[in-house]
Amino acid sequence: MFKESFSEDFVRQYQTIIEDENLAKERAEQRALLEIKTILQQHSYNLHTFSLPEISISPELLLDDNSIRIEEYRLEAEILCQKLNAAQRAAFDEIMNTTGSKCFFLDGPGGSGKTFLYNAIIKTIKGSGKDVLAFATTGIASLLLEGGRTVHSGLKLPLDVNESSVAGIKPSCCRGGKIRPQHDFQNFPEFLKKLLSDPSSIDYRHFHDKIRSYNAAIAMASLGANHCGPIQGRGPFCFKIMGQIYHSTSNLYPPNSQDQRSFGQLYIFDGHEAVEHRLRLAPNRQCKEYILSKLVDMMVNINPYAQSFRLLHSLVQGQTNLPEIHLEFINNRTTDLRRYNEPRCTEVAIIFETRDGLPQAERDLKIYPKSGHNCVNLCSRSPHCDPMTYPIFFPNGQQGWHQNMPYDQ
Ligand SMILES: Nc1ncnc2c1ncn2[C@@H]1O[C@H](COP(=O)(O)OP(=O)(O)OP(=O)(O)O)[C@@H](O)[C@H]1O
Repeated sequence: MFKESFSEDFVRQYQTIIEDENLAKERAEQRALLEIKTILQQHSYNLHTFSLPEISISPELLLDDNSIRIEEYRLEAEILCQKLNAAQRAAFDEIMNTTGSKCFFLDGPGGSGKTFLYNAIIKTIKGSGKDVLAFATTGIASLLLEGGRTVHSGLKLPLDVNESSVAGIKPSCCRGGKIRPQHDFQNFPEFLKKLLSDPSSIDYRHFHDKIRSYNAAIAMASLGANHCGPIQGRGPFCFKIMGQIYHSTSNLYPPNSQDQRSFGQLYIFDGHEAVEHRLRLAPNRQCKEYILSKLVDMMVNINPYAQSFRLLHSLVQGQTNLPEIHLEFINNRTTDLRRYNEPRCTEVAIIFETRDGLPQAERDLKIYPKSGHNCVNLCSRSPHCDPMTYPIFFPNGQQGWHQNMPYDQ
């Protein structure tokens, strides 16, 4: 009944990029259904709940707004480029075929077609899915450029510009750059530093390609979210999630001994066995055994989180009269470990007797040797979240971002 009203906007969008009117209308209706489905899913419903038809064409054919805009730019650029005269074409080719950073100065008498050429360049770049900033010195000139702004407004320059004036653009996240989690590569083990930053290293390329697998193989926590369908089309990769992002880790042993081990549970193994267990997991099969082996050794030797899991295991093993214990990760380390020292296992975690009911304050994560649940939730605001989830970037167990992080300036 409301089909036309719901799909009206999409029909207009699709008609700009699809010539066949019926096809544009059909795609627009399917796109409207996809939008409705996404909203319904956020409330745990689906199209079927409201007797709406299912989406009948592949989601890849249903471009999102950004992809439609890119396609529009591409088509507009094509038209402009066809009209370029010889001089404009020569300038266009010279500018567009340049790789790396280079400055061009475009000059010509009034009305000779400079703005026209600028717009052809801007739309060609935008039509390839990239972005471009167009600035002009006056408001009128900026209006003639696609997405143009004045230099003062775009770069946030002071009104009275002098030799020492600088742009006032500030990053909007991390309190405008005042909060900086430290990534002091100096203190990284030499082999990891090489893998991360030395392109002449033989495994540099492979390691960068598979870095997510290597990180997951040695991580003690992972990020979870409900992935909300693919966002198709061209342009930058988009990852759309529904609801909350959460991080989780595991207790020391899986509830059932035959369950697959993950996270800190893998740190109870030594040497070759530790690597073998990881390589058996499907996502790690493309990892090279000797790199993984070095990473696991590194974790066991310098990472306080891995050492904490091992310490708990060694206490639990072979002790018949041991009271019930658990591991608690300390939330508020007294010294700012980003600057002064690398944390030791005892500065990161404490082992408590479970029955004692010892103070819970300042501790946000408890690991039991074994419990009915394998999954333990980890607060996203916790300083343990980054080092446990991304150990490749926090090999020494440095604190990650947390809500009490001091400002740098
Ligand atoms: N290749 C072209 N094909 C069709 N029209 C063109 C072409 N190049 C320029 N024009 C038209 O010529 C007019 C003047 O061009 P344009 O505004 O780009 O010149 P300009 O060099 O930027 O001028 P000014 O220096 O005065 O700002 C505009 O109406 C523009 O649309």
